[in-house]
Amino acid sequence: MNIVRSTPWDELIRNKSLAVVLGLVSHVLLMQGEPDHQGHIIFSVWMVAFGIATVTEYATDSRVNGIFQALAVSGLTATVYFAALLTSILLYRGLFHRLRKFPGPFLARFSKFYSLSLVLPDCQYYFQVEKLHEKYGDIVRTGPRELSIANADAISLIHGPTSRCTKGSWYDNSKAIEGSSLHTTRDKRDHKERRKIWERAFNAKSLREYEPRLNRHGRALIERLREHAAEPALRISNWINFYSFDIMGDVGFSRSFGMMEKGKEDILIEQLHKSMAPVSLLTHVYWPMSLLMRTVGVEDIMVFMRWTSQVLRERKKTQPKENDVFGWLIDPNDEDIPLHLNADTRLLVVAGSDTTAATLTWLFYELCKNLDVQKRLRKVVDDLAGEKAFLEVEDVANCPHLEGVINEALRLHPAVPSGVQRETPPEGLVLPNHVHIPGNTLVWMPMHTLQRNPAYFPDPLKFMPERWTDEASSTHLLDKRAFMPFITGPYNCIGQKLAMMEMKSVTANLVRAFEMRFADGENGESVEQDTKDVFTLNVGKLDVKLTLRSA
Ligand code: HEM
Repeated sequence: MNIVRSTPWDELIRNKSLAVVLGLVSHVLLMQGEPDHQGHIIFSVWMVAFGIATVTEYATDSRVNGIFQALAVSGLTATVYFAALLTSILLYRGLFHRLRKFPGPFLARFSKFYSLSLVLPDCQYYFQVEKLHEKYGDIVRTGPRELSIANADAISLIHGPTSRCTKGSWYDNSKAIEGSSLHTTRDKRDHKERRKIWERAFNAKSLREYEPRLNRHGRALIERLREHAAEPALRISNWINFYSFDIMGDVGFSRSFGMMEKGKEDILIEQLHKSMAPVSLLTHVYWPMSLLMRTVGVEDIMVFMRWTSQVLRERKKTQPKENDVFGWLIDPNDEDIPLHLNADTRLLVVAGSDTTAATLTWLFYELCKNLDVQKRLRKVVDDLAGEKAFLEVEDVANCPHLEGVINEALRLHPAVPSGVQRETPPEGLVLPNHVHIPGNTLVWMPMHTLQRNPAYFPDPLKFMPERWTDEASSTHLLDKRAFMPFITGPYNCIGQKLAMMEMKSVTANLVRAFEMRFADGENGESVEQDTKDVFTLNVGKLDVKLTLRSA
């Protein structure tokens, strides 16, 4: 076959100056808007352009003999293009960026891959951030356009009710697949309207209606623990997990996962946890992940979505005897289940279960480590219980010492340890110490660091429930603002009261029924070392020995 060859096209493809200009123009274009989650589109455009250049070169350049030579020519031009693009990005981020005056690790200013290097291999980024704050101070540049701010004075500006900050692009991670949940929607108006509906499911009246379910599951847990109490090592972290998921299924859509009964993790929850694994990485580098989420990461989410659609469809057809959360969220007039309700179901199960389970596991770890604290708590609970063998949710509603124990677990081991992402408004923010945070900066307030700061909580590593009661608040609780395990402001945790009800009920009944210590061979090391931050905490295993109390 005779191919027509023309010079202007191949000259264009071989033109290195043009490649440099295109590299610089691409950088300017990438800086517009938010390319964070467009990795798959950008990658496709590059591949198509490269393909067209190679075929054109092959078809129009009489100097090339065969496709490999054409590939070499377009490959060289692509290398020049990417070198120009990369040089431009690195120079801009390193020398001219609006965040250049903020201190931080040298490499962090160039790429979020630096943070990824801190995440791997143990997924305990929050400890690394703490070290960065020790070295660089309250404000650290942790990425090209990202700051970590560990200063209680900044909380109301970033998270408060009148804050002009919005949720950052992190929240769009799985939007393409499952839409936005109440938690991940970034549109303030959409959030406000949806939150109004959710609030009905979590107001005082609704919470009272959930109490019988909580009591039933609390009794079931203590019963199962009694059955296993003779074992030399009982994996309490598993049982707490079973309990919190069963409750969320039941309170959420009247369908317990039955994990306490089976004594093992439901296959769906296993799948759900697997689908969250990429999240710890997504927190840092989104654009390659947008490719992964559309390929390998998507199947686990899809499995869970198929399940949620089915559960919600079935839930819609029934009228449970007791009210549940989705009774408020499902619109009986809707023909189908809207996409965002799938996301809301996943939100409810994850946000409501993993967080509570993680906090309780840490709390029991602390009670084993600090036997004197356990003893004192038992005395308080015994006094409260009188003759009762089991304390119902309302029996423990007002017990400052018990609350102090839970607050200490939430303070030392926040379930969302790295904090949450916000983006500053275009005009930026001026902190009370007059530091200006430029506009469109991604900011994180690291809870783990804030809540262990001796300026706010003297003797910060000491597990001290009295910090939260009259006994020691004046000396050991110097700035309560820095305690924000549930975040504050319009996006705060809607389930915090329910979480406190669950945690108080389980903790009080556990110390009432048993004495607990680390099992032989256990020293809490696994909890400390194997806990992984995948947005919420995936806590390592904890084995305890329970001794049934005779009372
Ligand atoms: C110890 C237990 C818990 C902790 C530490 C916790 C923590 C948090 C935090 C820090 C946020 C803010 C997330 C963000 O802005 O990105 C949040 C939001 C949320 N939490 Fe919780 N949570 C807990 C339990 C629960 C429970 C039991 C439920 C449900 C029953 C729940 C439902 C939610 C929901 C729906 C949101 C999104 C609220 C919104 O964006 O308006 N959480 N939680």
